Amino acid sequence: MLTQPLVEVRNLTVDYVGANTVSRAVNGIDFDIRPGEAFGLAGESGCGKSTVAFALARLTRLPGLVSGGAVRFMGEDVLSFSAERLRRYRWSEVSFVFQSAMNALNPVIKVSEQIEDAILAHRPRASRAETLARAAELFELVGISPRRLDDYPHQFSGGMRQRICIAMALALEPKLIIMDEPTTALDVVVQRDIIEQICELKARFGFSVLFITHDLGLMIEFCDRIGVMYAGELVEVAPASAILTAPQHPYTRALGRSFPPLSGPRVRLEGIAGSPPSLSALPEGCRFSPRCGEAIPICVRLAPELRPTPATGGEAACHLLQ
Ligand SMILES: Nc1ncnc2c1ncn2[C@@H]1O[C@H](COP(=O)(O)OP(=O)(O)OP(=O)(O)O)[C@@H](O)[C@H]1O
Repeated sequence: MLTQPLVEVRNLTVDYVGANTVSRAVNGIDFDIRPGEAFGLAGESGCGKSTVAFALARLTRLPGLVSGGAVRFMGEDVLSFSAERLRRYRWSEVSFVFQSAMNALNPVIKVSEQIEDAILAHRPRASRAETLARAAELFELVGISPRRLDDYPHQFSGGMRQRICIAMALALEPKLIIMDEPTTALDVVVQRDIIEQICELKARFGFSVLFITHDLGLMIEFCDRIGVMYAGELVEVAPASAILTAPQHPYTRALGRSFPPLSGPRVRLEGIAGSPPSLSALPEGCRFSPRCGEAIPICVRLAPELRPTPATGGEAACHLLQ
């Protein structure tokens, strides 16, 4: 039996509105996140990954505007949530870990108080003893001694601060944690430790993750499925293992060739020739066609739609496959 997806994104469209211009940063994308799944969004800088993450959490702010489509969370229409429903949705059901832990933590308040405040904002009847016990438990979960609860953010290393942000994200036992470049600012060893810890916590508590990172290798290791975005659209969705071993879309192949392999001999990396189009000058047809070495005449005339790809059990939008 198929379980209901935790998140359903349907035909989601997000614009950035300027004085005389509208840039469509996300152009009608569809994907699901299943319960307990880590779903990654990959693609070059500016392709719209963070814009999607913000829309999913209803955090889009002007000049950004969700101009179409739907986001459903456990079947409920997130885009029409009331202020009160939204308050419960954020943190209790969906929480976030962003790149800059230093900006997320208040430098002049002890971390224990910050965690307790996050709990109290949603569980106002919790006693001091309860919130303190929960803060200590959360510290232990992310591998920091509760003896350090009374320290200030600057007394922790970058990796520990990021662990504290993960502890805060876990505080209310959300069903989805959105992680946007959660370990980018950290060195490789610390980054790997933190990702392993998130994997353990995910296995233990069963939450889903929307994971965004530029590190395709890390994403493939951590995620179950990956959506590859190009210029505001999803060009392929596939099991993570297929992204390198059986990429269906020419852009997925190009992206894979531009990253170091996870194992085996060293290979020469190839960048992707050219650069993504500006949102104000999008090409006709497939948006990747000007950079695609495999383009055929129809590619410059007609935009391909996402279609199932039997080879991976996923979907890809490419005329060569249709
Ligand atoms: N506040 C804004 N005003 C105008 N345009 C914006 C704004 N924020 C993002 N954009 C544009 O929207 C597009 C998508 O940006 P977004 O940050 O979502 O991409 P991304 O894939 O997350 O990039 P990165 O990997 O660099 O974080 C880009 O073209 C960007 O220039």
